[in-house]
Amino acid sequence: MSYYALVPAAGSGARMGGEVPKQYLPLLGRPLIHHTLATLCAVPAIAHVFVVIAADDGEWDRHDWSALAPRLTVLRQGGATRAGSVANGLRAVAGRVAAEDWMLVHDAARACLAVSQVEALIRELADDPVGGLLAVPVADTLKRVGDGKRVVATVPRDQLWQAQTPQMFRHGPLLQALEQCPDAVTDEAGAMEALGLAPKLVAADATNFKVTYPFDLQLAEWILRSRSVP
Ligand SMILES: Nc1ccn([C@@H]2O[C@H](COP(=O)(O)OP(=O)(O)OP(=O)(O)O)[C@@H](O)[C@H]2O)c(=O)n1
Ligand SMILES: C[C@](O)(CO)[C@H](O)COP(=O)(O)O
Repeated sequence: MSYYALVPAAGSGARMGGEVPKQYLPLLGRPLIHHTLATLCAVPAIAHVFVVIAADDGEWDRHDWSALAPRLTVLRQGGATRAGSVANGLRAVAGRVAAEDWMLVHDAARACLAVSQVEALIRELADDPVGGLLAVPVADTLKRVGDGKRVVATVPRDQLWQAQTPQMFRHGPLLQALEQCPDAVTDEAGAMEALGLAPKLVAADATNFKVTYPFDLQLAEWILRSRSVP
């Protein structure tokens, strides 16, 4: 049984704005996604990293990936949704990955992931019957909004966590779950839950956040500099 990483990177970054998809925006002198992929390639337990880009991605070939090459394969199999990109990627690697092998699905946009966080996920879930994901407990009071941006309720947060990635599930069950789920599912755990399974949460921290809006790039740079990333 082996561990593989699958990185959905076929999004357009609409909430970031601009012409260049956010995964290719410069971060400490490299495309943002280079940090993500380098971290996953640095995890000894991960046998290989697959990255799923859009079929018409015009940015990938403009960058140098040679430092990661032995452990990285690019798949031009992006889909219309994140779930579609992940399912396409899982199908594309089915001949190379066994059904019982673990797939760590990680957002390209979570560029501040630390090797130690990946290793904590693997350590916690290696013998788990279902799999699970990195997550953090909700720290803010949550409001449900109604018309006119008026609060209609305060949502009890004592059992609410924010899902992150990697999300770690076995290849066979995960592909089956995604194929049975509508594209609207927003993470791999949601597809597994739809089958009645209960993924396990592994506590991470806010540094593993998803770069989504313009200010997030500055936050990501600060976090990486604080780890003295070259
Ligand atoms: N059709 C899609 C949509 C998203 N993603 C990937 O899924 C991750 C998380 O999605 P998100 O942060 O929403 O990225 P975008 O869809 O690019 O952002 P936006 O929603 O602002 O357009 C990203 O690494 C993105 O590249 C993907 O592979 N295929
Ligand atoms: C997978 C994810 O990062 C978990 O929080 C999140 O669901 C991705 O959502 P997005 O809208 O595709 O960024």
